Amino acid sequence: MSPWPFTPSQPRDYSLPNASWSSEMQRLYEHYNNLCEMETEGGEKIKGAWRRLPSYNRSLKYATGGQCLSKLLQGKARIFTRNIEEQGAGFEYVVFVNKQEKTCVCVFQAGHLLEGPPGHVHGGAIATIIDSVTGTHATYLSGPVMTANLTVNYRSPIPLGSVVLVHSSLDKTEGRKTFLSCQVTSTDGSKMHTEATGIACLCPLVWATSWDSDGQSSRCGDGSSYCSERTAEAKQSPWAVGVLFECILFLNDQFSKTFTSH
Ligand SMILES: CCCCCCCC(=O)SCCNC(=O)CCNC(=O)[C@H](O)C(C)(C)COP(=O)(O)OP(=O)(O)OC[C@H]1O[C@@H](n2cnc3c(N)ncnc32)[C@H](O)[C@@H]1OP(=O)(O)O
Repeated sequence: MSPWPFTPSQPRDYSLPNASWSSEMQRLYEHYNNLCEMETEGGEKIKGAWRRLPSYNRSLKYATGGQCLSKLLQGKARIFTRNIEEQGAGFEYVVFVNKQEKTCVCVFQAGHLLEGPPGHVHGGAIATIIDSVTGTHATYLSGPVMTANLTVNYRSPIPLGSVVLVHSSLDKTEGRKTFLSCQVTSTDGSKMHTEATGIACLCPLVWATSWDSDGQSSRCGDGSSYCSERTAEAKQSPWAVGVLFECILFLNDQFSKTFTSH
């Protein structure tokens, strides 16, 4: 048995194209993917403003060891939006973030298992993709967060199998809270399907550690936090950010129990 609780094999990245993607989904993927890399006049490839975020069906996929880890990670758990193995049947999506503009866009193709009203997407599935996109966006901007509030207005139904764009933008940050707005539109932007606002709250333990020993806040005040700077390197790796997130939730729980039982 490996002394390290994680197998070295790479998990599947669900944000990459597969055979179920429609030509519109593929076209939009290529459009945003091309914005991730620019070519200078000298022909040199440089990073563009956009970045594709990889996506897995677990933050930690192959954890097997340690009583604490096993309890914490629950081997059969899967990320809700990535738990249907059949390609194209559930949530097919890819998320791109623009670091400079602090915006995020998700290209989303809704599969037949997401039906609500006949031939159209279930409202809960729409809220789910919005929560995932705003949650991912807030995590990218501020560090590990939980959704504290999500307010959704459904404007027009989304046909099953269609491709839509989920746009998330940062409204403001205030203390531990990241305020986001989200719109789900047709791919040409002519039709508004859903509008939402959300508040993501930085996990308490992260917040507690974002104060210097002299009691001064180390936050930048520009939407990026001390935490996100500290974890910037970890964010490069979904494995590392997964470990970090899971550990923070666990420690947070212990922290709360300790301080509420005395
Ligand atoms: C890779 C895929 C990413 C997917 C991302 C998916 C994201 C999710 O779905 S998370 C799951 C759903 N969310 C949850 O289960 C969260 C449950 N709630 C909680 O755990 C807690 O209420 C939590 C962490 C949000 C805040 O609790 P706590 O840390 O005790 O902070 P608390 O002091 O109550 O509130 C902190 C601030 O948020 C505000 N706040 C808390 N809840 C709300 C709310 N519902 N609406 C508005 N503001 C709120 C408080 O007023 C407070 O503001 P201020 O700092 O200005 O006084």
